[in-house]
Amino acid sequence: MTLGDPAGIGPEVILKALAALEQIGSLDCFELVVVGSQSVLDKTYEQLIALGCACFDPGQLNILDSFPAIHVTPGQPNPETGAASFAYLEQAIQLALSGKVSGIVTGPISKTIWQQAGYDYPGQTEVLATQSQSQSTGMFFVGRSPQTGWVLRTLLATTHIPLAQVPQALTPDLLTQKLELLIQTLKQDFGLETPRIAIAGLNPHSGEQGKLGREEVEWMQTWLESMKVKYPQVELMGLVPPDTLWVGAGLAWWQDFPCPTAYDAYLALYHDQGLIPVKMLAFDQAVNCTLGLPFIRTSPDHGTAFDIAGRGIARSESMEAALAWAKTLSRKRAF
Ligand SMILES: NC(=O)c1ccc[n+]([C@@H]2O[C@H](COP(=O)([O-])OP(=O)(O)OC[C@H]3O[C@@H](n4cnc5c(N)ncnc54)[C@H](O)[C@@H]3O)[C@@H](O)[C@H]2O)c1
Ligand SMILES: N[C@H](C(=O)O)[C@H](O)COP(=O)(O)O
Repeated sequence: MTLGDPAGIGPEVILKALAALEQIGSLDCFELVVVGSQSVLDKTYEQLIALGCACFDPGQLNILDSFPAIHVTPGQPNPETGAASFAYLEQAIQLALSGKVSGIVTGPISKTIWQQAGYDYPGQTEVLATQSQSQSTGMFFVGRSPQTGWVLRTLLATTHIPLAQVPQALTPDLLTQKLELLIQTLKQDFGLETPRIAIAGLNPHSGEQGKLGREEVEWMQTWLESMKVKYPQVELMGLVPPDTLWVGAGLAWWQDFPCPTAYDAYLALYHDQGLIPVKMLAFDQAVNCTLGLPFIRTSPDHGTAFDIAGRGIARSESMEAALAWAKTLSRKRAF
């Protein structure tokens, strides 16, 4: 586990999540190393205890103290906290690449603070992909509904790029690569051999026959037909108008499962097309997984939440889910 930005809620949600998992008896099966700063964890623990929060004693943790001399004020990030969060991640990647750990659960970092610290990466996913020299990676979110048990699975075709660059970034090759990653993951990690996958259109109402945008008629529909031929065992639905694509997901999440209009997985074309529904439905349950790496990587779906750091009010459910999913994957996959 990496702490993320030490001025954010990463240290808090880690200690809370470990306490919650210990309470339900599911911590014994982990062999955990926390890559972070011992002083930050000790101080967070003291603060959380003073606030009456249930949290795990860092004295019982195996901590790799990779950025020891750091002074942190919760909620006040600076280039030093950015550099620390980058160092934690790099060290964890080295542990994973050398086979010493089977996976990494990352705490949240701030991309802005990384830039201020001189690290020109748009996110952790991109560092993981670059440093592991992975050719084909994907940003995938999975969360189980506490109401119905239905599982929401979403892959983003493009991730941390400006909205204006999305139409140029989307190509038949890129969509094929992402769809193939998704099909492989559904089979490998979820046992879904004949999944139903919905693919979003790009434009309002998927372009309305070219009146509201031309990507769908110019190449996306043809691409989709070729994928249907290539993957006859997969039910591919699209290009679904993005505004109604998630209606079935909402029904399945809240009340109606099995729901005929919900899919096993969703391929969203850009960051907020996929993550607005994911975070509206499943902010406390969703786990961000990086697909296509030579090791497991999961993360909570929330960010650094500097606005509430140090107050003891951060919820740890998404971090709990990230740890639990990493554990499940490490059992399923043979590394
Ligand atoms: N995996 C990651 O490292 C990751 C993920 C998302 C965002 N970020 C980064 O985090 C920074 C802040 O992003 P943001 O403000 O858009 O999103 P955010 O998730 O940090 O916060 C959004 C809102 O949700 C609240 N919130 C977030 N997590 C919470 C929790 N566990 N419990 C209770 N409330 C919580 C926050 O207080 C805030 O009001 C940005 O720099 C962004 O890039 C990092
Ligand atoms: N796009 C993700 C989200 O909004 O939750 C997050 O920023 C990803 O961050 P990583 O690079 O840590 O995967």
